Amino acid sequence: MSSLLEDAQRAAKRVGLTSDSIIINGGKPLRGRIEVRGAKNLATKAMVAALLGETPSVLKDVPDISDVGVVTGMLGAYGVSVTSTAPGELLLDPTNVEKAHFAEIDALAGSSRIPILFCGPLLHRLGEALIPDLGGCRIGDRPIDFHMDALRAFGAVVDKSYEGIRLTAPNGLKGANIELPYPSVGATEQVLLTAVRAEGVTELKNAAIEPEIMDLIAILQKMGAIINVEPNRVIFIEGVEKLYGYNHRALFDRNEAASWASAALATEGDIFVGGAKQQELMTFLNIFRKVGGAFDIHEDGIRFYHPGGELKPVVVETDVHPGFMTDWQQPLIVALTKAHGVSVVHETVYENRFGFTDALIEMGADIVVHKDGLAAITRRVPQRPLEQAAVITGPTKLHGADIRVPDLRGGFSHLIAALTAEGQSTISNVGIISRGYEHFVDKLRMLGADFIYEG
Ligand SMILES: CC(=O)N[C@H]1[C@@H](OP(=O)(O)OP(=O)(O)OC[C@H]2O[C@@H](n3ccc(=O)[nH]c3=O)[C@H](O)[C@@H]2O)O[C@H](CO)[C@@H](O)[C@@H]1O
Ligand SMILES: C=C(OP(=O)(O)O)C(=O)O
Repeated sequence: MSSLLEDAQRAAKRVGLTSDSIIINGGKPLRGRIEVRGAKNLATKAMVAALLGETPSVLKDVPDISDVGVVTGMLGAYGVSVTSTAPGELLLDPTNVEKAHFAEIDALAGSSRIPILFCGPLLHRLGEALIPDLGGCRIGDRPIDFHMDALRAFGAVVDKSYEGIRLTAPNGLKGANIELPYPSVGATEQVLLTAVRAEGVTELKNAAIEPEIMDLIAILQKMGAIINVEPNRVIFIEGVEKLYGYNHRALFDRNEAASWASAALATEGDIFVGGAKQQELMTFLNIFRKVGGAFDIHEDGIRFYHPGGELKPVVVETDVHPGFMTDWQQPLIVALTKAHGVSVVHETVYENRFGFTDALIEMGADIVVHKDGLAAITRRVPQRPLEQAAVITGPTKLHGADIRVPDLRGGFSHLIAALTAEGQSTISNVGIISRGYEHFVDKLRMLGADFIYEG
């Protein structure tokens, strides 16, 4: 059995999905209201931050997704008790942190990327960090060299004889001057979670400044940390001796919100995404409008809809914040197959993030992927060694097919493609989608999708 399939099945079981396939009858617009809760890319890191406190933390709006399950398992292995105190609310008690057993850690291998962020907090708490092999979407090499270089700069020592990742800090962790080669989200979080309790001041240059990172900084400040975000991606962190528990409501999941927005547009539907906010979605909203989508901003969410008329092609480049997020392009590309003309999506963050387009092509889309990007086109983002470009010519009619989910966002785009297609599609490996989309099967039902899922 492939490890990707194992991942998907494990992920599905964690959030109560029992079948790995969904059969969709396309052609029905999605209409109705759904809610998004806390962001996968924040809630999981906030849970790790709880490990740094002397007292328990309370996290609200935690989504019921399998990545949260992985982090709960990882915290549990280290003696942090995680209890659900109300729907979507977790009490994280780190008062009895203890060394984990190899078997407990190894059981989580390949499930998520979040365990790498346990390094700093564990080194502070226990002087040793055992981390399983990482999982997460396979959308490129996804090395962890920035993380390891940063941890070494703080004084951590990497034990290469261990099967997963083992680090120690024989002389404690000291503030460091670090410049990231690229504003990596994970490496920025690694530095923050390590520097807050390191001795002395850390200067981090070329940091990522995604909204989820700002929310993590807000959490750390609530815990007692001193962090200054300066202009030009520079962050100063003054280490403190002790941190305490926080009480925090997680930032909404802007990636999930953007995905449902694209689903509304592609299916010619009308979806009110409760909990979505304008501020963190501004870049997405501009592109959504340029393609021909309409939205109304409300206090409690955003209504996304197809206002009628033709969709228009766009040129989009994925980039670090405040650019167009790489996790937004896959669902949008389904809508672009309906646009009249040629759209270009440059993927500049990951080197292999168009695998999902194979299924769309099988369903009738006209998409050509250029492995080295397109140098000639007028662009905002400088050419990057990693980039690829997808050229989408529309409008095309999609037809049903038997397809297999390759990764989280690609999987969601397959759901949308099947919903817009003529005829029936069977999508397998849907468990992966539960890594980041809370109760997506229930939400599809609420929006009137026509499908069979035996869960
Ligand atoms: C759990 C989580 O929050 N995941 C998000 C996070 O992933 P993640 O934190 O893994 O993404 P990064 O920002 O670190 O990665 C960006 C680029 O930097 C490269 N890189 C990164 C680290 C490193 O040590 N060496 C290296 O070369 C990566 O291979 C990639 O090409 O940010 C990405 C970019 O917004 C999002 O797509 C993911 O949804
Ligand atoms: C790439 C993603 O997630 P992860 O980093 O968890 O694999 C994503 O959310 O699209």
